[in-house]
Amino acid sequence: MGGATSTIAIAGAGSIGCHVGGCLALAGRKVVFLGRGRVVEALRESGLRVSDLDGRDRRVEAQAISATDDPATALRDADVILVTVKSGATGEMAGLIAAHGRPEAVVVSLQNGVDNADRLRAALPGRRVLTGMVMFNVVQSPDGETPLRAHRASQGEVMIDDGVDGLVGLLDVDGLAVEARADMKAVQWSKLLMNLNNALVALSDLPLARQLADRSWRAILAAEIDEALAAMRAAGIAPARITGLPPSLLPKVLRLPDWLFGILARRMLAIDPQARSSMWDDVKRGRPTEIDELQGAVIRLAKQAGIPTPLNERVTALVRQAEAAKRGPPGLTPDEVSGGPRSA
Ligand SMILES: NC(=O)C1=CN([C@@H]2O[C@H](COP(=O)(O)OP(=O)(O)OC[C@H]3O[C@@H](n4cnc5c(N)ncnc54)[C@H](OP(=O)(O)O)[C@@H]3O)[C@@H](O)[C@H]2O)C=CC1
Ligand SMILES: CC(C)(CO)C(=O)C(=O)O
Repeated sequence: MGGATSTIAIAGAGSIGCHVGGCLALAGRKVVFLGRGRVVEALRESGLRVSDLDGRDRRVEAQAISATDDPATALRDADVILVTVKSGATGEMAGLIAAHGRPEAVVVSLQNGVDNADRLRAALPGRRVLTGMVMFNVVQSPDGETPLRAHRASQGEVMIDDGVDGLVGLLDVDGLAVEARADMKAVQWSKLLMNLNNALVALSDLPLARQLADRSWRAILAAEIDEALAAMRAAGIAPARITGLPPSLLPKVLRLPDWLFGILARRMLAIDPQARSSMWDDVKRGRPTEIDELQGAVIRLAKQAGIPTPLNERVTALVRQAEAAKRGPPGLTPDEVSGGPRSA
């Protein structure tokens, strides 16, 4: 790694890309944002506001931003390429990196799900592709608000595969905590457990803090996680400990009464009232979601061992309906989602 002078390309300037890239630019790193129309125009015209739950509220001026929708311009000089597109765009981004990126550039997937980094590796043979994971939620300002704001709305760090000298030093800057780990596969599976809630937020249309404070919603998440843990056990996958709790205890803790959960999960509940989930963003905008990467990964894994996943399948079907309807988050109740007593 060429140290602080390395060029970092943000391959997919959306919520995560703008927040991560913004923190890096504010720390003096050389950052190029590769995005599309609305975001690129906003960055070029009014710059970027980067804020967080800890009270930082900073601005990258438009003149200091390099933003483009041209992949060749964005990728040709990059030493590090942070892939921050949704899973459905991974294949396309891999093709752009293959065509325009330098063979020696380090590619890091900062995407949810368990397959994106492997997909990039398969499409970029011979290149260094690392698995990364973003533990926090980012809320992007509504269209038209200027400057575009990328707000970190919960606590958490970025985790990446270890093994590339100087990479953590390059990426770990004020407002963006980065940790190298040797167990990223296990981290991915553990994050997947948390991400099973993304769909519940999208279906309920509730902010994450309100939804997690409600035991009926937590009970559904706990039951989804039970199915996932059974599938992982059968496949010999041990999810990493990435929160204060061992993953095996998550269902038990989620089912506790609200008052006790509130005490035990104080860190988990330290969330901005605006925080929702990246899947809520997609349903809100009428875009395809990552349901196939999240609940879908659990269902596929469970199938190999003949383990039933009725709840994950039901949630998947409801998200598919919401995707097809394109009317935004449907605002379902816990019973409507779980198929419980009052859902008929
Ligand atoms: N949002 C969050 O809080 C969190 C997200 N994650 C994960 O991070 C990843 C990124 O999520 P998020 O930031 O929310 O996604 P966004 O949809 O906000 O951002 C992705 C951006 O990439 C752009 N894009 C897609 N393809 C291209 C292309 N070929 N060239 C240029 N730009 C492109 C999209 O443009 P367009 O919209 O026009 O398609 C979009 O603006 C996902 O895997 C998500 O699950 C993880 C933790 C939290
Ligand atoms: C909210 C969070 C951080 C965890 O579910 C997330 O990963 C997302 O929004 O995709």
